[in-house]
Amino acid sequence: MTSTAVTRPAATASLPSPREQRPTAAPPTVVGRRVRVQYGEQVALNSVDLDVRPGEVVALLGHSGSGKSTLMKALTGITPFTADALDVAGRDVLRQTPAGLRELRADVGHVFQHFNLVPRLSALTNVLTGGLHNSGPINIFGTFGSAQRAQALDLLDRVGLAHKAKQQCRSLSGGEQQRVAIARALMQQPRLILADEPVASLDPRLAGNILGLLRDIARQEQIPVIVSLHVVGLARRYADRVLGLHSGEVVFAGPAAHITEKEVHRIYGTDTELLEN
Ligand SMILES: Nc1ncnc2c1ncn2[C@@H]1O[C@H](COP(=O)(O)OP(=O)(O)OP(=O)(O)O)[C@@H](O)[C@H]1O
Repeated sequence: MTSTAVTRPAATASLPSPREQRPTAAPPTVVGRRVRVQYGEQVALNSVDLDVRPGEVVALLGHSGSGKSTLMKALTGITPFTADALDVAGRDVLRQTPAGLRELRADVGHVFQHFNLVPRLSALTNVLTGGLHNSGPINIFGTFGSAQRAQALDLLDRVGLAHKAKQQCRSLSGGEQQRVAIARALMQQPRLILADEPVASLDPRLAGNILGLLRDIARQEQIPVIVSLHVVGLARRYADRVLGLHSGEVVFAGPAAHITEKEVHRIYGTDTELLEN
């Protein structure tokens, strides 16, 4: 079993063009074929195919327990799975050693519903911890280097929070904390961002705000985002494509704009009110 070395992209903070780019025909960052996860007797994910390209946002939709989080966990080998193929960020996840999986996880940024920040630490320090995957982040005095601090500050600026760099995260609003968490993910210089219900704790205006930011990052930095959502309207507005899961099976895969009541019904069974929320 070998792990394939990948070249990290340049630091995201210094990438030049803020111009919006559409998803490109670049090689996919994620290719999954017949991905399957079973917990005991329960099949949580069955025969899932997935392609995600740089620059695009793919929303996972599905009822609670449909397998959205399980799919994300399979992508980095956190959950045991079987598949005909699963390649993520240049690595064959099926054939990774534990060390290879650690390297893969260093290439994948995570954003969570409850932010997972350290509340008593400043926004800047929380962002700096995102760089701990990379080698030599802390000097002999136990502090971060000036280049790292500058990069973290750039990233806070990127998410509109440079002015709150020194503020403890516990005193930031929910939307601000999620922005810090996104900056922390970017500090990893990730090749993929997995956002598991990142707006479930936020009001609708902030939810749009955060999803707009993730979409901009996907476009401008060409870092694809896989995001699980519970609101169909948000997927339609902010995602390029949707994977609709029902009881672990893909029941819709296609452009977000193609989601109509019929697809909502296939994904959720009934509640068409979700379409416009
Ligand atoms: N570690 C585990 N052990 C056993 N069963 C599990 C485990 N993790 C998830 N499951 C089951 O697998 C199924 C899929 O769960 P998963 O968390 O992926 O759903 P989800 O779509 O993310 O749900 P939600 O929207 O509520 O977060 C569920 O039936 C869940 O109970």
